[in-house]
Amino acid sequence: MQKTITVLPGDGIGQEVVEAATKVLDKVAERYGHQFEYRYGDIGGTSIDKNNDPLPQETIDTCLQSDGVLLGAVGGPKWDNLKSGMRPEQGLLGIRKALGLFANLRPVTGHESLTDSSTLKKEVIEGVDLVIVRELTGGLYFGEPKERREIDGESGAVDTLAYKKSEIERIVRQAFEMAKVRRKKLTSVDKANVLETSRLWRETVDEIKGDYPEIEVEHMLVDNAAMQLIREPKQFDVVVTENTFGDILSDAASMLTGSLGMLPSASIGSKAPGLYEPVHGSAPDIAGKGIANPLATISSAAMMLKYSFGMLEEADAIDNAVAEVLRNGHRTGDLAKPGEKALSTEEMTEKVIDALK
Ligand SMILES: NC(=O)C1=CN([C@@H]2O[C@H](COP(=O)(O)OP(=O)(O)OC[C@H]3O[C@@H](n4cnc5c(N)ncnc54)[C@H](O)[C@@H]3O)[C@@H](O)[C@H]2O)C=CC1
Ligand SMILES: CC(C)CC(=O)C(=O)O
Ligand SMILES: [Mg+2]
Repeated sequence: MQKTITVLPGDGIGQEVVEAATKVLDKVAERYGHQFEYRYGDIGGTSIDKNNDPLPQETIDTCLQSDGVLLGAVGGPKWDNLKSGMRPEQGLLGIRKALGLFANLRPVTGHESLTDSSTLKKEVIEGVDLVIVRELTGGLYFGEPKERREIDGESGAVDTLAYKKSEIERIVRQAFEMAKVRRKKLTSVDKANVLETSRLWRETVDEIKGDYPEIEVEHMLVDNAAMQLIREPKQFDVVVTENTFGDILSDAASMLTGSLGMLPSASIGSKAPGLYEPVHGSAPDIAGKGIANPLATISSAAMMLKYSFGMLEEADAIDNAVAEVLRNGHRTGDLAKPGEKALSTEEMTEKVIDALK
């Protein structure tokens, strides 16, 4: 098969982990007789530097003309206080909106061999297998107004949390569909005790659940959900939640796998190509050192093969290669225990490529 992939490395370790993932994709192409053509685009801080724009129209057009988008990460202190007010993160939010990517699937899969890399107890995290279905184009990050203004005579700031019912319906249906092909349990996470958007969310879940009688549905308040994810993560199968809660809960859940550098994601919509990116950010503290864990991005590339290209065997091959490398004890610094050898990004990538042979 011939596929065109838009690659948006972005900032910081985004550049490093995306390079790793394309090397793995090259190996998959060679082994299975596919052709992957990469088109590189600018996004985030590096794009502000180059184009004075965190998301040039050209990047959006390139994405729209491709079969899948692979993204690294955006952001970094260099761009935190620009006089222009531009932010790298506007590029990320902008591309999600422009491609209509309302559903962000964040699988959290525990690797048996990593249970001792985690700070959590082995018996708690062993066998963890859940997916967070995060609403991605609504809620607080997009609500208007979003501004500085005077409140009660002093300086203040306003963000707006708003959801249309149709936005809730489509993400909730997506989550039910996912639960149908998994262990048939859906946990809807909200803050319905205080937020009106959450009360609408809960009502909508309750309306839709009639269409899915085989799915066990529970509602959970987000503060409790944060605690339950750490206390007893195996109670969860599919977790559906709004944008901000999903963002925060998934970083917390990453520790069930040993590191934030392990969590991949797929962002999908109804029309445009899917976008695949690690859950982590640009990690300025380790950027440029060649030590970032590339596995989240490599696993995101596997999700692209599965969801956008229908290449199930190829996706499994990557997942199995990652599992094998970890079973064989290979670790980047974020996963290595004190005294254990830590591989560089490049070395880890080579191990995955070798395991694909
Ligand atoms: N999707 C995206 O593009 C995201 C961008 N960001 C941006 O990234 C910048 C940094 O944000 P932080 O809060 O530091 O979050 P971060 O996710 O970049 O890093 C948090 C911690 O995890 C570590 N880490 C992250 N990925 C890793 C990997 N692959 N291997 C090893 N260690 C890894 C980092 O070194 C750091 O200690 C900010 O500008 C933020 O806005 C943050 C989250 C997501
Ligand atoms: C700009 C942020 C919303 C990025 C982020 O933290 C995420 O999507 O997980
Ligand atoms: Mg996040």
